[in-house]
Amino acid sequence: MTRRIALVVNPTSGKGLGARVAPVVRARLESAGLSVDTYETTCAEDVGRISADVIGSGADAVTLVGGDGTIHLGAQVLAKSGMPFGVVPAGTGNDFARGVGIPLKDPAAAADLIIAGNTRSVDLAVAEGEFITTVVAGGFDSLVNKRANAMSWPKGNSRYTVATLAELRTFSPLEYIVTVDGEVIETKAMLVAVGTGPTYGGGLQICAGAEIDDGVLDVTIIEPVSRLTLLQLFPKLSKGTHVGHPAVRALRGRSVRIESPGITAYADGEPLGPLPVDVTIAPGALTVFA
Ligand SMILES: Nc1ncnc2c1ncn2[C@@H]1O[C@H](COP(=O)(O)OP(=O)(O)OP(=O)(O)O)[C@@H](O)[C@H]1O
Repeated sequence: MTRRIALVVNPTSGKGLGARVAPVVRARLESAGLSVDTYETTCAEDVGRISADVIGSGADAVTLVGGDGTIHLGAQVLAKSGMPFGVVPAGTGNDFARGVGIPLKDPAAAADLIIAGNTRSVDLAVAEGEFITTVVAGGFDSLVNKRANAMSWPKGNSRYTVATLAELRTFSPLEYIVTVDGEVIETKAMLVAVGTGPTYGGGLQICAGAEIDDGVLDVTIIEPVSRLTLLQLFPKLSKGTHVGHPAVRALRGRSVRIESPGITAYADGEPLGPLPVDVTIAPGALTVFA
């Protein structure tokens, strides 16, 4: 029987990349004999609403074309639905796709995973009543995000570099209480991150080594370092060469509470809410073509 795929496209992802790759994906799926219904979202709410409609419509699978924000929105209804979904990375970060191993810059190759039809179950984190598909973090990075979001110039990724340098001038380590499976750690730190997958921020391996299907959360505490060392650590995060640095503490657990006064937690690249935040794990909650 012909497989029916609902292609849910965020045309704004990756500054318009979503709109550009959708026809490529559609053509690839149709050339393999799949039947494709395309739905373009017009706002954030559309992603969940359309995904929910599709789950009830008798389609065989959903495919989301977008970045981590789009996956986050779709995951809220796809989780635990049993509906397999494909991802065609079209955002700026694409950290969920990176964790699953989906090709990031080749939409046709991403579509081929849906055509092949092999799926795997992946874990989600749960915090503030939401499913989180990558990393929850709060600390120095939150302050950089907040500063960058308030800046109108420069555009693009250099805004984060400018915001990082500006934040570094005044930043001092924060007081945290981090509780991992009941073990209480009181410490000063630069930031604390909890992830199901290894990366955030477009490939920074903040939870290096995290496996997306191992049923546990990976916790990273970056302990106080000099401003210069912090600046040196960030490029290392891209390569994962920070692992083993004495200031980088790694833990694992199934429930994690992060507390630090005045700090906002970010999840899947968006503000989640002020700390404290409790994070738990929903093992195997999503079924992904991979
Ligand atoms: N038409 C739309 N459909 C869906 N979401 C939209 C739309 N317009 C704006 N948005 C907003 O776009 C946000 C970001 O989308 P997405 O994450 O897919 O792209 P990105 O920000 O370019 O990539 P990344 O999150 O990987 O860095 C969503 O969280 C949503 O709030």
